[in-house]
Amino acid sequence: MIVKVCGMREPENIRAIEQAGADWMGFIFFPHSARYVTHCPEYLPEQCRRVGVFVNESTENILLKAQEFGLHYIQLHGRETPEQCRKLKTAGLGIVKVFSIARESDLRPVGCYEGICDYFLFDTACSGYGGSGKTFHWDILQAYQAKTPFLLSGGLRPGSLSSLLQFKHEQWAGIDLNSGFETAPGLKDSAAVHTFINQLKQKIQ
Ligand SMILES: O=C(O)c1ccccc1N[C@@H]1O[C@H](COP(=O)(O)O)[C@@H](O)[C@H]1O
Repeated sequence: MIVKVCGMREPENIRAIEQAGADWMGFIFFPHSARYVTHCPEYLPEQCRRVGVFVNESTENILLKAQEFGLHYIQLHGRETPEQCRKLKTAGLGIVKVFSIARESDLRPVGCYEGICDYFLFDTACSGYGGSGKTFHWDILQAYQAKTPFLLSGGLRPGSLSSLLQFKHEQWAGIDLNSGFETAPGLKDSAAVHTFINQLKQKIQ
């Protein structure tokens, strides 16, 4: 079970979340985000996979950030096409395409991305592009029949543990923690993250 912690920015907080056991760490390059990373932090994680989060960004700019931050994965929250995903994949990057979920019909577009993306990420549909702090009805995902593994995202917080332990899906590969574990935008509560990861991984490998 992959645990991604997203919206990271401060060097010491990055170190603490890496030590807390995060598998992946997300950096948000969307200028309107309260977690927007304006410059490369003095410390970047060496144990975690590094994920860059983008919204309708050009392939050229994504590749520049991938180079600067040594990104392993690109997480695409906007109207990015299968063709752009394919181009980024060809450049050697892992691709995580995000689908914002409010109802079953929001799963319809996934077919066009099958075989191109390494992972899907299902997040809560909201007026922005992500970071809503709200959960969606996970039972909608029982209608997901494709083969691409996915991460569950949107409003996950320490109190989500019991619901996560009840969730079942053959393609479920991980979770994505963000605002639900923050003391301030871009600043995670590393003790809460550490406890949550330990409790989750005791039950789900
Ligand atoms: O967090 C943001 O500010 C953000 C802005 C634009 C695109 C994505 C963003 N974050 C992503 O949204 C998920 C869910 O966040 P939350 O748990 O609901 O706060 C988060 O994991 C990021 O991948």
